[in-house]
Amino acid sequence: MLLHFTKMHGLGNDFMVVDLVTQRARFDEACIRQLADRHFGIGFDQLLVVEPPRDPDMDFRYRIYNADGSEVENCGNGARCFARFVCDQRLTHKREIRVETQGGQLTLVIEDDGRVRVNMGAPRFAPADVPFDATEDRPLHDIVVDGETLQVGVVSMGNPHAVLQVDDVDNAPVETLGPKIESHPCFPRRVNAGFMQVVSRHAVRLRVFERGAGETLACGTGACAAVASGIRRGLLESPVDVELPGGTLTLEWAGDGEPLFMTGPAVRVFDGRVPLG
Ligand SMILES: N[C@@H](CCC[C@H](N)C(=O)O)C(=O)O
Repeated sequence: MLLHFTKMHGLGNDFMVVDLVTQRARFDEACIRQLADRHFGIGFDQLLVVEPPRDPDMDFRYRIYNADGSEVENCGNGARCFARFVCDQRLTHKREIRVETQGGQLTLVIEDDGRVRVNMGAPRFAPADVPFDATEDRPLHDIVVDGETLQVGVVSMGNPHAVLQVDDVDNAPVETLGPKIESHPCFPRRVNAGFMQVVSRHAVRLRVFERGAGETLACGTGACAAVASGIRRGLLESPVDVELPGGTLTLEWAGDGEPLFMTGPAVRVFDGRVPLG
């Protein structure tokens, strides 16, 4: 069987997007890993699968799989590409789209300039919500990596994030420390590890070592987590521009309990067909 797919990206965080509203397919972990392979497959950071909603108040359900085959709760850059995709494919005529994900419901609006603004929901900091192994909810927690104590902000954007402040993101040890934070025993479901350099009260630079995908050119939920953690710690003020290796996202957050809004681009690269067993 030949499966139609679309290759997309949000600031270089790249996706294989599949419409399972009009097609049928099943993906197991081995199949996803093979498709994600940049030498022997299509190559992507995440697979996004668009399905009919289960909840009648929603327009779609969209599922997200990391390149390692694990299914995850949320993906910020993916959400914007999902919105662009369902419009381009004429799966909806709405400009405001409501979608269910494993991490909760999202509302997405396609703006006149083609960018997508996403209501990402309220960031959560309670350790049990991340999940993170601690009893108290604090702006910073200590974790020990290779005998060194690091201070991280822990945040759930539906998916788990640890945010570490660094002086110079270009020279941050993302490749070496990233995987150790990702699989640190204090994070029972692993974690996305963000390295944030504060540039001003309205600007940060960020690199993210993503759970299940490694360092990517951009991580939307990572940007949300960094800004939420930075505002909570009194380092930042909304709106905040987040400069990632692949480009810049704009984040707005009014504070505790309020939803966080992310605005950025979503780009279609090409359409293709791939045999699926
Ligand atoms: N690239 C994403 C996040 C994708 C999921 C993440 N790797 C996880 O495992 O939680 C984004 O743009 O948010």
